[in-house]
Amino acid sequence: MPSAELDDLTIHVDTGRWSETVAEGVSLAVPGGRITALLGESGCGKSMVAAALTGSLPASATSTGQVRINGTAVQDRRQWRQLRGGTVGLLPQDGVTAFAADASVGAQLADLQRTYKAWSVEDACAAARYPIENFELYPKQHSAGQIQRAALAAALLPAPEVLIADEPTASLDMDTGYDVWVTLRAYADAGAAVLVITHDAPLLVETRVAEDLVFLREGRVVASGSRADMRAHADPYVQGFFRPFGE
Ligand SMILES: Nc1ncnc2c1ncn2[C@@H]1O[C@H](COP(=O)(O)OP(=O)(O)OP(=O)(O)O)[C@@H](O)[C@H]1O
Repeated sequence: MPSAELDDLTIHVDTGRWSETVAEGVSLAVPGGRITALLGESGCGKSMVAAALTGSLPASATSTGQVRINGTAVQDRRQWRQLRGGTVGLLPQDGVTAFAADASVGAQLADLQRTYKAWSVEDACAAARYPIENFELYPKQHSAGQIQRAALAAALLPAPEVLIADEPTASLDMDTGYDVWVTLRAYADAGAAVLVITHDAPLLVETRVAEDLVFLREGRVVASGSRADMRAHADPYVQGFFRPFGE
């Protein structure tokens, strides 16, 4: 079974103008066949954790601790280059960053199909609910929700064993967002290790789509475990995610 793990990850960012520790001692596991949801208030470090899990931390960041993909520690850029795509895939928070600016989305999706020979463009677009009428458009000619779905199609095309999805439903209406969750669920059910960063707590609670939850606050994991354990957790920060829905 595929897996991704962080062990005692600390990330420090130093831009020259300011410096900050954005993740501290973060340990978490993303097992195959399950969806792990990473929750937390805005700015608490969720995207940085996603970047660490996909070898895409910004140049201003330094990190300590260990990232393991399928049980093997990843230590350098060369290893990340080999893992990206077919083994580890990232759906970035801003979908437009998944694409080059100067080619149509359709052409770039077709390239991914040719390179990886895994999913077909048609199947990936259907799963991501990306409207293929937009194929000829350049990335910036899409709406936020359209490019987010195109980026999901791009992330699925190589059929990564580990999929890290950063707010995949943030720009979507309820129905389309639900369909995307169904796709992610099916992808995990087929064996992939899936981590989803989300603010979509209502849907998560109602559909019970993710079995494992990790709560991040100010760069630290404050609680993690099964959905049932998290519902019973005493921490008010954790309970805040459930309370509005009568749970
Ligand atoms: N590319 C970057 N370079 C430097 N610092 C960054 C970068 N991206 C994020 N940060 C900083 O890292 C911290 C954590 O940001 P991050 O994007 O991980 O938060 P988040 O939990 O994903 O927030 P949101 O829910 O709003 O997307 C913030 O203080 C932010 O300013």
